[in-house]
Amino acid sequence: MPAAFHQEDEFRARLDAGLWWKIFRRALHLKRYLVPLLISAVGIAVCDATYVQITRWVIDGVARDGADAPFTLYIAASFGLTLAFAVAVWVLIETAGNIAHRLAHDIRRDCFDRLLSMELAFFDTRPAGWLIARLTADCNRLANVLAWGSLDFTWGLSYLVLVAISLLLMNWRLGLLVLAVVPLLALISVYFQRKMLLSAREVRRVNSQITAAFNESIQGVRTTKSLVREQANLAEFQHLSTGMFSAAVLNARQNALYFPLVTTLGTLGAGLALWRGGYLVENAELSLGTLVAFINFAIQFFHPINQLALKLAELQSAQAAGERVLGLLAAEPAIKDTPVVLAAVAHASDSAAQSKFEIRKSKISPLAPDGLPGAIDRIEFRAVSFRYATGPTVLRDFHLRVQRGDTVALVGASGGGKSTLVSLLCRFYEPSSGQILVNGRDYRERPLTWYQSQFGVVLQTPHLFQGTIRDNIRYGRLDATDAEVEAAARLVNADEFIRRLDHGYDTPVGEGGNRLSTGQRQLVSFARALLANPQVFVMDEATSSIDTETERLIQRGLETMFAGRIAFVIAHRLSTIRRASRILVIDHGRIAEAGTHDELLRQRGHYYQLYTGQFHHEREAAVLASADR
Ligand SMILES: Nc1ncnc2c1ncn2[C@@H]1O[C@H](COP(=O)(O)OP(=O)(O)OP(=O)(O)O)[C@@H](O)[C@H]1O
Repeated sequence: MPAAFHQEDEFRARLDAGLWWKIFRRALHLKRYLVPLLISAVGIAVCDATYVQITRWVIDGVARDGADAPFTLYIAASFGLTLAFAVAVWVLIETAGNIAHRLAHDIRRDCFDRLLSMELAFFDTRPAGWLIARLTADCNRLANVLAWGSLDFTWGLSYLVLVAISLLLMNWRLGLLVLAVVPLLALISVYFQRKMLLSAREVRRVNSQITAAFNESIQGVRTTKSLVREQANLAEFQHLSTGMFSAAVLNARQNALYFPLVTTLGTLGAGLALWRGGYLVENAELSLGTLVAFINFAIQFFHPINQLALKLAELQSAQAAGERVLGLLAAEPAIKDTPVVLAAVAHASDSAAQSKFEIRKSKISPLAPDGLPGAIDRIEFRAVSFRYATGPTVLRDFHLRVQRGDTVALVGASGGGKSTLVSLLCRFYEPSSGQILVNGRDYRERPLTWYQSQFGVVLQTPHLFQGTIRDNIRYGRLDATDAEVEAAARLVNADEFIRRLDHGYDTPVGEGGNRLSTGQRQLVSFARALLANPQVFVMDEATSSIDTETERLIQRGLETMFAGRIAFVIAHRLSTIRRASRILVIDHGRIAEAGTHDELLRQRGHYYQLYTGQFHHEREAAVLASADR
């Protein structure tokens, strides 16, 4: 795994405003929620500042008028303010939650959409776990930072501004004195919030390593004991545990230092206000209520500054997630339609041709979306060479020509390049040099979606999705009726075993199809492939042993599937190989031998050795079975 994929949580010291603006722009269409959110954040700041002013007003009123002070008015004002505060908090939580969820949903959907459009090579270089983390943790994190961050920033800034204005308006000299502690407070807050965030993250990181170590040790306890690795495991664990201890202690120490420091600074501001303000009150230059307001504001200053510093640290720490998500959203598929193909499709869509093309309809469309014939009669590999992004050349100067009706069996030693060949054929990858021609035209000059929709691919361990057998077959063509689903199953001989199951076609297949045997899964995937009525079949035969009954069903199913189509089979079974119109022995990315079963046996070359070695037992079993009959 490339090292870059491990650096999930690096803390960016510099805030990239451009990046955050790009992400924030994605939230702009949520104006319906964003505007009330920002208004309510400002509203709460106004309420906070007004509370202090009301207290001032009450104190001055009582000092001036005594029992004649308008207490009903004070109570009404306090009550009104509390009500306004409650409404603002409600709007704020409602809208921030809404924005966070909607944003996460939008970003996740766009990322997933982008992922699906990427070619296989993209997935070769990015581990599945890494991609899943982008779609889950990163998307949620960005959405939360944006929604709650906008809220806290707006509140913090508005409150700070309101307090500063109030102080300066009440008494600008005293105001300036109290405000003098703000820069120091801000510096300390920014410094500590960063440090605390980093140490808290370290605690989480080591904690997850400890959980993984517990899990591994408990699951692998037999191996540990049999290899007498207890002491070594304990030493490794001790190391992790010490790491966690140090990080946790550091975090606690930072917390212990930060909060007394900022509250002391707040109190220092209040002290300054009291010292100068008390003197002014004594000289009747300042009312008692104003002095109390000064003290209250000075003590509360810490909250918005703390919030702003915290959100700043969170933005910095989420920046890496932002870069990764934006990077994913900006990724361009390497395999896609060229402008020429797009123009041809656009041109054809103006004519009647387009209306005749519909992906996965049961009949082959006479015309493809680019206006060219929709039937695939001939496929040719012309001087194809290929290498993956990493590693040596896998296919070298490969030539092959197949016609409709041909069944090509690919055999050969592991790593020879059989799967690579069919991946190129399906255009999951494109040749590094040379061409693959469809009816004589480079397949890169034909629409990608149309081309791939003409393929039915059955993998060695076919993947079935959670759901019933019927759902899984219908996945081949979503608009197929029940009758069509069952007809496809009958054609490939899957119907027989399906009907024997407790709930027939409505039997759930379990996660990944684990309630069915490999052979049964293959039969279901044959039916699924056949339902889509592809023109080219690609199949990787299961290597695991399949009972003779299922084997018989599969062979008959294959005959139906391959009739009148082009078929490529990475063949492991003798019966398939014998039936193939051509057998290719692939060795080190080249065709070592080609011919029919009998021709190749006569040559006494690679195939002969393979046959007498790998297929020997199978042949003997077949002979014995026929002798028994
Ligand atoms: N995604 C990939 N990235 C890099 N190299 C790959 C990739 N897939 C296959 N290879 C390499 O390409 C070579 C051919 O592999 P391929 O899977 O095509 O052989 P194969 O004949 O199908 O083997 P098997 O019968 O074991 O499936 C091997 O050396 C393999 O390591």
